[in-house]
Amino acid sequence: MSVLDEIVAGVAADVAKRQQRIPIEQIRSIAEKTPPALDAFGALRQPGVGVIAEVKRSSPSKGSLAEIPDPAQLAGEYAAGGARAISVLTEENYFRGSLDDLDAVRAAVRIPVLRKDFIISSYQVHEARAHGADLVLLIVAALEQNALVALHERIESLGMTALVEIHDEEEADRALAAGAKVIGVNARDLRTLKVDRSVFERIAPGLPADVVKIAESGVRETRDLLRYASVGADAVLIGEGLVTDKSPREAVAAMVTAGSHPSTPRPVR
Ligand SMILES: O=C(O)c1ccccc1NCC(=O)[C@H](O)[C@H](O)COP(=O)(O)O
Repeated sequence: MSVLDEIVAGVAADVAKRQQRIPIEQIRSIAEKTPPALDAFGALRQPGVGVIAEVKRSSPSKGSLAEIPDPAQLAGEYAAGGARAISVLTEENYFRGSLDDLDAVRAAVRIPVLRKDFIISSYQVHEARAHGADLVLLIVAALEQNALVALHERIESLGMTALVEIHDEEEADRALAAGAKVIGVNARDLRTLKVDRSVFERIAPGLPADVVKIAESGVRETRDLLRYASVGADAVLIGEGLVTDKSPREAVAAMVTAGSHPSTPRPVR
């Protein structure tokens, strides 16, 4: 069993428990009363290379990264540094995230917030909206095609944006077939956990010009952002590099500045 399969099995069990406590009708009704989602697609396709800053305590590849006692405060620092969106890991067993973190971050910032989790059921999509998410991650490697299509439709029908994550060309085709408008190319192979930044360089240029392209994982220095910028990234998603920095606000600001003036010309839309 790969790490991804193990994580997904744990998520399925956790979702079943939550659904026992709060039935789908109830979570749907809370989602309907939640203020409308922010325009994450619009935010991410602004000129320059944006930063999606992640609230990430732990990971299967690195173990514990940071305690983050106050995720709202960290998100505030990220926003003040110029982040375009905040990613909040809500998976509990491997990442030590939670829906409480999502609530805290939602209340703290006025920029789009991503629910970063292993989404396998529409219950989690309604839950994301009920907790104020604007963006929801869909990992192609974790989903059959019919589930990917159905979850993508559900996310859009609730006014949110789907960030559809891929790692190879076949997954890119599946994401596009599902109607993805925002695609994240993860440099991390979620089965082996190996990070290979050249994956974005290989795949991104083949994606349609009107798709928003996010480079995920492995961004530690501004030169990593610039490398992704040179092959068409609209934004980078950064976790470890920010949560382990003593000054997350300055760390985001440095990335944002680098992304505002990438030296290599960007493809024309
Ligand atoms: O980070 C992991 O070890 C990991 C393992 C298995 C599934 C997902 C995993 N991470 C999720 C992410 O994609 C990253 O949190 C995100 O892209 C930020 O990456 P980084 O900047 O390298 O922390």
